[in-house]
Amino acid sequence: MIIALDGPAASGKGTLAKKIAGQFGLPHLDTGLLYRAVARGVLDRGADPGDTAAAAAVAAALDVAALDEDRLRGAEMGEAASRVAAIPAVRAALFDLQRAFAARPGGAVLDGRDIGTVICPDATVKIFVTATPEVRAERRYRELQGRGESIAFADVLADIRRRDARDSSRTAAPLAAAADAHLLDTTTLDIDAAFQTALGIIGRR
Ligand SMILES: Nc1ncnc2c1ncn2[C@@H]1O[C@H](COP(=O)(O)OP(=O)(O)OP(=O)(O)O)[C@@H](O)[C@H]1O
Ligand SMILES: Nc1ccn([C@@H]2O[C@H](COP(=O)(O)O)[C@@H](O)[C@H]2O)c(=O)n1
Repeated sequence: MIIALDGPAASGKGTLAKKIAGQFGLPHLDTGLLYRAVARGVLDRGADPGDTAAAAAVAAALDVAALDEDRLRGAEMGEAASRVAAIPAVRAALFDLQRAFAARPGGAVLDGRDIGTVICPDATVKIFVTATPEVRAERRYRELQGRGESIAFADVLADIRRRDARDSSRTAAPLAAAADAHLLDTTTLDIDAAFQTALGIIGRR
């Protein structure tokens, strides 16, 4: 069983993906971490995230086993990741490893922006997770505060809006719901209610 979760920034798809993977005993890949790791590698080289050659080289050499989630989770890396993710050569370099992960025996859970549309168009279940930008920003703001990052709420909201706009408007694998995805709006749902709704969708497949 392959379960694909997509959606805009901080919609809760990663939280749901982890819980769904735990429920069904499936491996989980947070594909956003791949783009964050490429962005980190580009910045570590002293290059700009818009530098196509540098980003493609980092993506081609990415060691997935060495991803350090704590180092990749901050707001600055989300923005840089969104910029490298718009580069077709970066997406091409990360394609096979995502496909291979999804093809594991027994299946997998993947979350990102293009899982249902590009990486796993034949996924067993596709869920497109949304929430209003304000609610997503509030959740992300609280999360960043919890991590000790000092950032204003207005900046978190602006980052989310900017990233969503860039991710949705790029030509390479833009953020979009697959035609056969189930929409899950978590605006008024807490984590458990969203999880139960997702389990209902999966159960009806
Ligand atoms: N339904 C919910 N109610 C309240 N808080 C939530 C809900 N879902 C997720 N959260 C919280 O919102 C924050 C963002 O969630 P999460 O990281 O799962 O989003 P995401 O869509 O994977 O984000 P990104 O695309 O930026 O990686 C987290 O702090 C998480 O605990
Ligand atoms: N399948 C994906 C996943 C992510 N991206 C890009 O990476 C940025 C960071 O992702 P998070 O999920 O960790 O927030 C995101 O803004 C996208 O630009 C992607 O393009 N495709």
